[in-house]
Amino acid sequence: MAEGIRDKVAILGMGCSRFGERWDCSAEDLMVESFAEALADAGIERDRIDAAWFGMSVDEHGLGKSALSLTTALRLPNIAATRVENMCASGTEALRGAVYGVASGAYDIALAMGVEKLKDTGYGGLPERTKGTFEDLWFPSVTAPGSFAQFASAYVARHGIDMDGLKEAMAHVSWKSHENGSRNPKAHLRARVSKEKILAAPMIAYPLGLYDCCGVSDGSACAIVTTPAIAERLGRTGPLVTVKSIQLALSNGSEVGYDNWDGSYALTTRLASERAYREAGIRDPRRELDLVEVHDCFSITELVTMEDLGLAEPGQGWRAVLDGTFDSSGEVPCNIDGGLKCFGHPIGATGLRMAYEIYQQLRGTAADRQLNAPRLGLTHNLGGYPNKNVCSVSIFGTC
Ligand SMILES: CC(=O)CC(=O)SCCNC(=O)CCNC(=O)[C@H](O)C(C)(C)COP(=O)(O)OP(=O)(O)OC[C@H]1O[C@@H](n2cnc3c(N)ncnc32)[C@H](O)[C@@H]1OP(=O)(O)O
Repeated sequence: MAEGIRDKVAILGMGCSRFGERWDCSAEDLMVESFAEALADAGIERDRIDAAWFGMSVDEHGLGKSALSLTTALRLPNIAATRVENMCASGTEALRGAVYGVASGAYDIALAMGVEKLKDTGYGGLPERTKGTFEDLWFPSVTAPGSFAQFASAYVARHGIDMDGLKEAMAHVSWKSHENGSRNPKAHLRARVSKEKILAAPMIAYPLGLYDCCGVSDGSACAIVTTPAIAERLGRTGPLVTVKSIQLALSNGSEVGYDNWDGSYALTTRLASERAYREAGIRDPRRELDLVEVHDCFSITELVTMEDLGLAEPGQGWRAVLDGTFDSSGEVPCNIDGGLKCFGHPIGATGLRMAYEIYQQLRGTAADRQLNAPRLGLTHNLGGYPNKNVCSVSIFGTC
C-alpha cells in the first residue's frame, strides 16, 4: 500500500518576487529575483540542485513546452528539468514534482519554480481577445468572473439565504484581503478598502464587483526542497518545515455530465482535502490547522472553499466569515498575505506563493503579518472553472 510522502521532504529555502505590474521586468528577471532569495535562504550554491520542475500556465513558449526557459534564465548546471502545467495548480504541480523527486530518493535537492508574466499578454477576466507571446488566446463565450459568479447564485439557491446577505459576507472576504495585503510589501494591491466602497463598486459579473475579483499580476515564487536529514547536515537552523501532504483531484466530467451537482460547491476541493487530511493525519481541520492560503480568485470562491475544506458547516460559511473566523485575528486565519485578491495571481506562481507564506509563518519570519507560533498550514488551488477544474491541497508543518 502506498505510504505517501508525509515528513519525507523538508523545505530548505524559498523565495518570492514582488508581485504586481512589473512592466520593467521579463519573466526571466522575475525568476532570478525569487531564485536569488531562495538560494540565499537555503544557504547552498546553485550547482547543489539536482533537478528542477517549472510551472507556468498561460503562455506558449517559442521553445515549445519544455523547461528550457527556466534552465537558461537561472543558468542551472545542465540538470534534469521538466515543465508542468495544470492551470491554477501549476505552481503546486511544480512543487509536487520536486517533492516527489526527493521523496523517491532519485534526487537530494530539487527546485520548484512558478512564474507568469500576465500584464504583457493583456490577460484578464473580461471577455476579449488576449495576446500570448506567440499565440492569440481566445475565450469567446466564458469568462472567469462570469463562471465563478455562478457559485454565488447556486449558493443562495441551495441554502435559502438572500443575495444581499451573501454580498455582505463576500464584502467581508475582500475587505479582509485588502487589510492583509496592506501589510505585505510584496503584494500587488496594497490599498485598504472599506466595505461600503466594495459594495458600491462597478459590477464585473453579477454579483461580483471589482473588489470581489483578484488582480491581474506578474510574479514568480520558488522552493528548494531536500530530505530532513540533508537539511540537518547542511546546518539548517530554525524550525524545519516539512511537507505533510500534496494531493490533487481533477474533474472527470461528472459535474457537467450528471445532474447531482448543483454548482454551489467544488467537488474536487472536497475530494483533494479529504485525501490531504488523511495523508497528513489531520482529523479535525478547523481545530488543527493554524492558517490556510486558499484560491480566492473571487470572494465567493474563498467563502465556498471554507465549507469544502471542512472549516465551516455547509451553508454556514457566510456566517463564519461575518463572525471573523477567517480574519487575521480569527480562529483560522485565511490568506494572511493578501491572497490572490491582493498579493496577486500570476497563475503559474500562485501555488508556490501560497507555500511561501505558510513557510514564512511557520518559521516565524512573516514580519508584520506574523501569527502566534503556527505549526500547521494548508494551501489550496482551484484551476479552471467550478464545473471542470484542477484542485490541489497541500499541508506543511513543523511538528
Ligand atoms: C485561471 C484559472 O484556472 C482559475 C482562476 O484563478 S480564475 C481567475 C483568473 N483571473 C482573473 O479572472 C482576473 C480577474 N480580474 C480582472 O480581470 C481585473 O482585475 C478586472 C477586470 C476586475 C479589473 O480590470 P480593469 O478594469 O482592466 O482594471 P485596470 O485598468 O487594470 O485598473 C484600474 C484600477 O483598478 C485597480 N484594480 C484593477 N483590478 C483590481 C482588483 N481586482 N481589485 C482591486 N483593484 C483593482 C487598479 O489597481 C487600478 O487602480 P488605479 O487606477 O488606482 O491605478
